[in-house]
Amino acid sequence: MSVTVRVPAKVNVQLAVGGARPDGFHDLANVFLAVGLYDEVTATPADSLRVTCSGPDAAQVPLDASNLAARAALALGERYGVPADVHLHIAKDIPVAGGMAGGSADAAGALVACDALWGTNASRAELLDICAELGSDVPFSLVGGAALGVGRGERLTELAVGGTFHWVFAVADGGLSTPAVYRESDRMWEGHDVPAPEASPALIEALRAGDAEALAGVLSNDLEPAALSLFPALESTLTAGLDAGALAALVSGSGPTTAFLAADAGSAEGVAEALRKSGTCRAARVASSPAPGATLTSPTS
Ligand SMILES: C[C@](O)(CO)[C@H](O)COP(=O)(O)OP(=O)(O)OC[C@H]1O[C@@H](n2ccc(N)nc2=O)[C@H](O)[C@@H]1O
Ligand SMILES: Nc1ncnc2c1ncn2[C@@H]1O[C@H](COP(=O)(O)OP(=O)(O)OP(=O)(O)O)[C@@H](O)[C@H]1O
Repeated sequence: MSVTVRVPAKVNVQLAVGGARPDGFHDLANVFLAVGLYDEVTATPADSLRVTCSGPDAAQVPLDASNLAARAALALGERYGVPADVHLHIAKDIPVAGGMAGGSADAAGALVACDALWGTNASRAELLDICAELGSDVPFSLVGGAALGVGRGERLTELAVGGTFHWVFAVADGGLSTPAVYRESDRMWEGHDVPAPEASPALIEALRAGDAEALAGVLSNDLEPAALSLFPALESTLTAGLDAGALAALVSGSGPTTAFLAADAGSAEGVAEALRKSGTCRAARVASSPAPGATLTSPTS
């Protein structure tokens, strides 16, 4: 028997970053929105823990114990006293090291898949607890939809989304390390007081109303200056998408993927085509929001 779980990517429609904490993390007001680009994780019983990966970016994904999906299986197994003898196959469609929480998606997917395969029947609260141990973005990959994450981003409050948002994601040539982007942001703030992070009421209202124009006016990412400082070529990608008619453009999370909000599906296709022709990115993908969190798609026997 195998179990397959589908998990979405995310874009941060607001990422407010506070000062560095003693534990090295930053307090956030992090408004996550799940987007319809998915990884699929399939769990099959095996003699020992093994990870494989397919997809265009598969070569960049570690297959050893550092893989977040493997870490998730081990964490669940440890908690329930089940040996993590499982083959995890990741069908990867989410850009790797792109600021779209691909590894986090695989962790949430592996957790839900192993829970079903092993019959451990963990409660939602227990799953969220394990997710938070695995990484700050992992709880949101489980939940999907839209949510405000506080603390280091792991403490979630779900948010209402009143319509479909159309996005284009420009995949950059190369990746950015999330800790390096936070470090660069700290460096850029050196000598200044960092304001406490606060969620924007106008942004939460734009999501609730499903109003793309209003959302376009309030999108913000405090990590964008740091991502641009480390990856200056992204400026020309942002400009190319705006010139092609996107309502707004921003760096997705820690980057280097850039995200463009479009007025409708047709406009998104046009922006994607223009980005592909611009030569400022490796690929341009169209996707809509919100998307569901980790979802079991095939318990096959
Ligand atoms: C940039 C975002 O993707 C926005 O959602 C997240 O904040 C990053 O989440 P993530 O990749 O799940 O991050 P984690 O695996 O928890 O942490 C990786 C590293 O990112 C930095 N980090 C992460 C989250 C946070 N609130 N403050 C941080 O400073 C720390 O250097 C940490 O060691
Ligand atoms: N299952 C996985 N898929 C992709 N990368 C993984 C995975 N497990 C571990 N990694 C490692 O994590 C690094 C970051 O990968 P990931 O794709 O999650 O980045 P990201 O999308 O920028 O993350 P985030 O948006 O959560 O900061 C990769 O370079 C890789 O070394």
